[in-house]
Amino acid sequence: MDNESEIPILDFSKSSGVILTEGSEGRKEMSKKVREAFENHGCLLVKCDELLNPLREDLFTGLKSLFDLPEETKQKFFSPNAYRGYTNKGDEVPHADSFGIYDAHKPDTIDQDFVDLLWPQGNQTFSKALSSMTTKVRELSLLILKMVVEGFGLPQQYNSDVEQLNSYSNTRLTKYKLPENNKDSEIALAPHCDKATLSLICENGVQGLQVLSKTGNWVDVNIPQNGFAVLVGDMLKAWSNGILQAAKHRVVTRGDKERITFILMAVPMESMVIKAPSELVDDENHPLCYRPFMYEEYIYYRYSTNELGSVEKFAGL
Ligand SMILES: O=C(O)CCC(=O)C(=O)O
Ligand SMILES: [Fe+2]
Repeated sequence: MDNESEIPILDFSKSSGVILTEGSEGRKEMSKKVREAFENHGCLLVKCDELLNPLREDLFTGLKSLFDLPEETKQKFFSPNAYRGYTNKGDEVPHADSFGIYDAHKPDTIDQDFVDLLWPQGNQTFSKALSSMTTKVRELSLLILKMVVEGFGLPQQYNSDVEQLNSYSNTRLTKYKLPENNKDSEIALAPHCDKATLSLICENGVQGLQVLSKTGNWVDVNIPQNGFAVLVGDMLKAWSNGILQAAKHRVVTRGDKERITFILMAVPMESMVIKAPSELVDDENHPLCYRPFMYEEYIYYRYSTNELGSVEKFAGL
């Protein structure tokens, strides 16, 4: 693999000795690395304590039993809302079973709206693991977004922008099917960029995620066991005036072990106006790439057009 395609790994774990408290030298240096990784690759890998056992084990054991439930039980988690509910035959993900959940950081919501529906006798271990994981990953996502502000050397006032970019979280739990009929590999999820702000992905040890490098090669993403792949989505790209890249990615399945993933997508609040900081716009090197727009308008555009609703078409200048 050429160096250019190598995805940076940043170690946020306490055992690495790095101190990431606000104002520390360690944080300043790491923030620069975050910005550079997002500018050059649209993604990075992060090692962190959020995924230490027993949380990781409880989460993936619970996910395995979730996907092993009978089909008719899983279908009880139906929702008319986009990205919510159970699907086993989505147009976008034909080779996977997937659950989309809003607000999975709230233990009561998780129990009432999701876990108790599937396990009438309850499943406390799983529901606790899911809500603590979502809570921790939401915090991690905000930390990374604040590091973007710092990495650009922007004034602290922009922390409120990134808080708005991180207003909601959609959790997606996915199990990919094995390649069909003796095929060595299969594209289980077609190439795309995520539409929201940031996606944080962890997996059950079975790899499959690939990102497209600048040189046009698909690069395997080896997500560390105690870590996440972090991908820039269209909204963060637009907010950064196109300086940060949105990672184009896909999922390829191989072998005989099923890939299970937990993904948290950070989503802006509907009323947020996505507008690049003036510090990131200059006529010579970085002319304004997108007109300012309200996130809600963009969502409306996406669902009212049959196209995939690219932000370029919607707001590109
Ligand atoms: O499962 C993965 O590794 C990535 C899934 C993904 O890209 C998505 O759900 O948008
Ligand atoms: Fe994605």
